Amino acid sequence: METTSHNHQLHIFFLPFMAPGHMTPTIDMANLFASRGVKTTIITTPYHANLLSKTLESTQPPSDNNSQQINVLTFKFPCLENGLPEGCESLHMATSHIMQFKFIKATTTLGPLIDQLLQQHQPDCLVADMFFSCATDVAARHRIPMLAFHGWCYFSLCASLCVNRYAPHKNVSSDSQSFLIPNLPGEIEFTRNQLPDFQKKDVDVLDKPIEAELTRIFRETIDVVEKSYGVLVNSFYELEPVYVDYYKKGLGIKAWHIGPLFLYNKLAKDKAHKGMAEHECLKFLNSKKPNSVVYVCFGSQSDFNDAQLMEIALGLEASGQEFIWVVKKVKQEGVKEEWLPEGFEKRMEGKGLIVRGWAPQVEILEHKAVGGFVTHCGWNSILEGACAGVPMVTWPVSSEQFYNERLVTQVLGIGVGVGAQKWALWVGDFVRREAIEKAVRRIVGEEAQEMRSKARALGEMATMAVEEGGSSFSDLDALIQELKQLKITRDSS
Ligand SMILES: O=c1ccn([C@@H]2O[C@H](COP(=O)(O)OP(=O)(O)O[C@H]3O[C@H](CO)[C@@H](O)[C@H](O)[C@H]3O)[C@@H](O)[C@H]2O)c(=O)[nH]1
Repeated sequence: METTSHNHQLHIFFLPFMAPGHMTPTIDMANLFASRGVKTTIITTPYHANLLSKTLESTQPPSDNNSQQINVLTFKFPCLENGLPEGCESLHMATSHIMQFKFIKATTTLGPLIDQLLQQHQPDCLVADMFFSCATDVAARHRIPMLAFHGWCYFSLCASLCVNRYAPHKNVSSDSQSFLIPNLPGEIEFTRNQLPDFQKKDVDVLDKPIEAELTRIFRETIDVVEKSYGVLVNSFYELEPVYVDYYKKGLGIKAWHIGPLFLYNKLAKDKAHKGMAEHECLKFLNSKKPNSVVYVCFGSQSDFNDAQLMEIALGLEASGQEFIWVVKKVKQEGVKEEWLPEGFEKRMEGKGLIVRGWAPQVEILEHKAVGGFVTHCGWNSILEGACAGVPMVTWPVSSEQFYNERLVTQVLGIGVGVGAQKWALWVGDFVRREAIEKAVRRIVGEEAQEMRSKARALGEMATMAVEEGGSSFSDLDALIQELKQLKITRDSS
């Protein structure tokens, strides 16, 4: 592996947070920059490097142009030092809340390692996930710009910044009393219940040490925005023009929209997957009518207790709709699954499919038989759903997901809320089966036609945005030019 950058070629380091919702878009981003002649290096652990080499092998077009190559540098994640079992290199491998906390905490200790890698390889720019809040100081020491990547949309970035700046939640008398988010275009109402802990709670008064520490860490992830050179956003202008403009001009944050990142290299990915054995979901969908199946999936992290899973099953059954439901559980031979109603799978045979573990979400959403999507409102999921033209039932749990819900239901009009009211650090708010049944019926019924055509129009705009001359394509060009200029100035000083 080379250790010095070419004279004129821009060299960017990518530091992804090791969780599926963050890793995948960052890899797509590195691919995207590489396709524009930028030398890219991804910094990650051996586990991800291994997965990455397989992905890159299948998606990178064969080329004798060295500039299209993506380098991978590995480091040893400090598992044992942080009380994690050896090999726990991704947030999804942390199987308990305490382990997840330790994993996030361990990530914040990587400053010295980043420092050392920057010293050794001297890239021209560092793109770091928000969880590496230490990266701003390290990049500054090396006199290179640091670009922050939250994986959030503009709407949520704007909303969270407005809440931080104007603290509207301090002027209401109860957690359920609504307030308008000040200065945020679109008259967006919120409640204290729906705000993330890291925005509403005072760290000093939190009595549980783990929650206090996590709140502090999450707060730093938001503060990164104002300390970095700028922000990279996995979105496209036409999706949320008012909020793109407001973020850049109204709130004065330097930002570039370069998404939807998952669309990048999609053709290559499709080709790579062709010929692979079809997943059981796709076989199931092939036998169904257009827009008839509801896809239910809560991302890579969201957690529900058994009572809630049981309620989801009963709500789906009562809706009478066909469905695919992804549950993060492993089936153990001979062990009764307490979260499943008696005889459920038997009754649902041919009508509903439960996938335990992981499903090929993008392929499922794009299948013509899928008519609706029940989602926890992770930003990747929303982008994937919108681009596939699928109306959504929004069921936010954590992180920035309650903000995303407002974008989907109120601003874009492509989804309906299930009625989740409380932000939760770990286990999602309880929703009753009647609400689930009602929301599911709404996104496949008559009312959904308008949502579906709005979502389809967004999907078409998304494809245009990433094509040559499109809004995301052009914003990326502008960013690369700016970084090149910075490099020239730095090299000559
Ligand atoms: O069975 C599954 C489950 C998930 N996915 C994929 O995994 C990703 C999940 O990402 P996302 O929908 O964003 O959810 P999280 O994994 O929960 O993502 C975290 O990171 C996102 C980006 O910062 C935030 O928007 C979320 O709130 C936060 O929870 C998506 O690309 C899905 O297609 C699958 O392919 N199969």
